[in-house]
Amino acid sequence: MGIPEEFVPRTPAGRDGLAALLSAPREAVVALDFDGTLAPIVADPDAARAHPGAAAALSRLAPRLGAVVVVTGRPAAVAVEYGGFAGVPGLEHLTVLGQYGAERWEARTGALSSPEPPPGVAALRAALPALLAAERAPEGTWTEDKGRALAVHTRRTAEPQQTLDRLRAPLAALAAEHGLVVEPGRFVLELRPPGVDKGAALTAFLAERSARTVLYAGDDLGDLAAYAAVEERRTEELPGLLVCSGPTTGEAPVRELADRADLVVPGPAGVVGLLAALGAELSPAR
Ligand SMILES: O=P(O)(O)OC[C@H]1O[C@H](O[C@H]2O[C@H](CO)[C@@H](O)[C@H](O)[C@H]2O)[C@H](O)[C@@H](O)[C@@H]1O
Repeated sequence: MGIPEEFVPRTPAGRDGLAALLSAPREAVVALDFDGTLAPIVADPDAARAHPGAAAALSRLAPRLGAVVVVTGRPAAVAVEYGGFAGVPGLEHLTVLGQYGAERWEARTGALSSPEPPPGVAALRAALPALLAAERAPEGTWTEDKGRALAVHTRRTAEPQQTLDRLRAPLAALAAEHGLVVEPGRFVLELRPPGVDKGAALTAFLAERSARTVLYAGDDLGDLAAYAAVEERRTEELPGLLVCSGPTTGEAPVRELADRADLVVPGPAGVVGLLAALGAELSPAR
């Protein structure tokens, strides 16, 4: 049967990663970002849901692999809810690493581990509205409270990029005052605790599972740390495939991610197509 041409990586390293995954799937980890990768980007973050084909594609693929893990900036419980990942046959061993790896949910037990946020987050929560007012943040600016982080979204303002650029420095200063850092993303500036990122989360997960190969798919700046982790593992002879979920909303792609990817697919529909193609290729019934 073979993998369709549209999912064949453009780089030799990516083709090695794909070949390793297909030849020894039980030793492979497939790691996926959530927003923009499994879930189409929408204007209201609370309305984001996994692509309708995601659960089916994952549930066919996951039992053939060493592990599937979702690595997201969302709180783990929110990704589980919006992804519809709980109780899905085939996804009994799914892991979700939330808040850039600070939180963890296991489908096998339903257990969620979520450490207490550092005190700076509560102080930030109290100070942020005044700062946004002082900076005359325009209508449509919206703050998402993630418990251990606060994300200021500009997608619903009249000028999302200009608003983001204008708020960047004052939000960075406020974050620093409270011992926090700014994580930039697609029309969002997230103020969160330092010390975790998707690269460290992915590296620890690969070690835990003794992975011999990895596929990582992402769409945003927060995924660059995971890309770096895969690139680092490649220097240690662990093959890896980097997938970029390209934007389908008319906004510019995250250039650095697209440039470093072995394979660029058109948004979550493309990611689901890739997962379905891998599932079909690895399925004994083919
Ligand atoms: O690591 P991810 O799973 O990609 O999460 C990153 C952030 O995604 C969410 O914001 C993004 O998606 C929204 C819904 O499509 C969109 O409206 C927003 O413009 C995007 O930035 C989420 O709201 C954040 O909490 C995540 O950190």
